Amino acid sequence: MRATLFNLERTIRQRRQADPDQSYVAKLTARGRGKIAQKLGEEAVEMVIAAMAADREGAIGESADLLFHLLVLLADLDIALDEVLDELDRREGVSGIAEKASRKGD
Ligand SMILES: N=c1c2ncn([C@@H]3O[C@H](COP(=O)(O)OP(=O)(O)OP(=O)(O)O)[C@@H](O)[C@H]3O)c2ncn1[C@@H]1O[C@H](COP(=O)(O)O)[C@@H](O)[C@H]1O
Repeated sequence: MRATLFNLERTIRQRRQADPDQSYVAKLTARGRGKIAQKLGEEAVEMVIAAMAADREGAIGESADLLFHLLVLLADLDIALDEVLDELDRREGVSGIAEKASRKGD
């Protein structure tokens, strides 16, 4: 999972300056952060619709679109995927500590 997303992150960063006629990433990037954010929002709504319809295949495809557009927006913000994954790891650590504490009855 990490390798796939890291490879895609690298490709997206390389494609940002490509010819917009040849590259979807370059075309979307050239349209500005607002447009990238809008696309991410649209993909999120499409994911919600697929989930509520219990459309398993659709949800897989929409999840891929969602992750892809999230990476495009993160690249535009110059936020590395690593920073997001580190935040998730930090939260896992925090909830792990809370879980252990509750098991001990603290
Ligand atoms: N993973 C993806 C990926 N997922 C979705 N998409 C594109 O995202 C778009 C979303 O579809 P929509 O119909 O919602 O949008 P649209 O009609 O094309 O655009 P709008 O006019 O609505 O803005 C489609 O054009 C898809 O092709 C992707 N485009 C590229 N990638 C990856 O990004 C890499 C770089 O791509 P290029 O920048 O095209 O070289 C590729 O190697 C792929 O691995």
